[in-house]
Amino acid sequence: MTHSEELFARAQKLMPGGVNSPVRAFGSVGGTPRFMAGAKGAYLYDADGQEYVDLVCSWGPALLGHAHPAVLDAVHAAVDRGLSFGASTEDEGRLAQLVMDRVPAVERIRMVSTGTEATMTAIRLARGFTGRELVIKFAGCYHGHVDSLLAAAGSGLATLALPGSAGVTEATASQTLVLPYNDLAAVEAVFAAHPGRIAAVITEAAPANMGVVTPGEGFNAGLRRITEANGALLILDEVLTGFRTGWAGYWGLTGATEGWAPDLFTFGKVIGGGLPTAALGGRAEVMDHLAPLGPVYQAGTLSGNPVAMAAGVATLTHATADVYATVDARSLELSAALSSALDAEGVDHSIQRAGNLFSVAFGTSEAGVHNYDQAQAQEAHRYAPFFHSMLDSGVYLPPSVFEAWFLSAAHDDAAMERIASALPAAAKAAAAA
Ligand SMILES: Cc1ncc(COP(=O)(O)O)c(C=O)c1O
Ligand SMILES: N[C@H](C=O)CCC(=O)O
Repeated sequence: MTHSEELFARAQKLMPGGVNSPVRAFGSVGGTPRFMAGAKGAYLYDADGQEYVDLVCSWGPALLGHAHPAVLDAVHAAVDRGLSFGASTEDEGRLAQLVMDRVPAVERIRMVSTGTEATMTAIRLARGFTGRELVIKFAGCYHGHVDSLLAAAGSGLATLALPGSAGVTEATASQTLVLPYNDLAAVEAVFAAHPGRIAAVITEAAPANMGVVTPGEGFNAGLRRITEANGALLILDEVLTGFRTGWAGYWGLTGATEGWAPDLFTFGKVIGGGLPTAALGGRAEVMDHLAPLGPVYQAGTLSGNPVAMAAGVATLTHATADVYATVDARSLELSAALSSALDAEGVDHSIQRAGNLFSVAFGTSEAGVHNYDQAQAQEAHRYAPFFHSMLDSGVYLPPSVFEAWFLSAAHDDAAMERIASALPAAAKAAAAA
């Protein structure tokens, strides 16, 4: 038995499924999840001492690479000052300012601890601000485990083929209108059918939880136009894309140049540099409806935690234009290598891309993947053998075809060569499936 196998056997007696977040359980790829003992730069080290090039990067936060020295120094210094004060600190303002410098449409920000809290609060705030009840979300988009946003959600629900979650009341579910992604006509039709009742549209800035799906030309801008015309708010969920797909997130690649901004953004992952911090921010007029100024209540014992703030400040400070240029270049290099390895084995596929995020979808070259139906219709069975072949060669991929691949600025030539040399055997395994 490997140490990971022993730990997993023990964990299954202690925690549901042996994990604290479902996608970690290797449910759709099978086999034993690797229990990790450490991480440095582009590499993960498991409990058996095996080294892996990491293409999960903690599901996004590790933009600079694991255990970046500047982030560790900032965290160590913060720890020495105390772990949590339950009171305001100067670093909260520093992190807020760093976000606003990058995303000027964020006029006010509220720090929370998880992306789920950020989207949950954004929805409550949108309802409180507009006095309306209904919310539109898109099939295949994942916004954390908020009751009202679990219908047709991506990520672990896509992996486990769950249409939604037990425990969500009919009343809650009925207030969410789920529409196909990339379909502005459907959005127009639903607004026409429910005049004056829709509080907000929430969308991933670029979906990356049904695999990656590129927002069609003008899709996000169209959502802005339709919501504005109907007195509803637009919530752009940048928990995954924020400060990863570029200096100002995915909005920076699209809205900033097209001249529109949402009412609210949600952030997570990179903003906390690997510690539990997330945020929502946006127009002051809307944000000031939050308590203590306004009637929409939100709070958190550990919100703005000083150690997490220090990690976030150090991460955003070191996430320079060079970092984004490196991650962008590595992403193009890797997706090209992946595509040619699959082509060499005759494996039909499409590379799904949004900025430097990408994923592979099997058997989809003809139409590509533009919505959740297409994502679910792919030849998903090819992913498990592909994944395990890569793992055996020392490359740690997301354990689900419905998740994005993440790179970091620490993925150097040696790491890229390890991945490139693992791809041919993995492509062969995918072809044989
Ligand atoms: C787009 C998006 N929104 C929200 C969340 C929820 O964030 P968290 O897992 O920190 O609750 C995630 C990921 O988990 C995400 O990818
Ligand atoms: N897809 C999720 C985040 O983006 C994966 C993280 C998790 O739920 O554990």
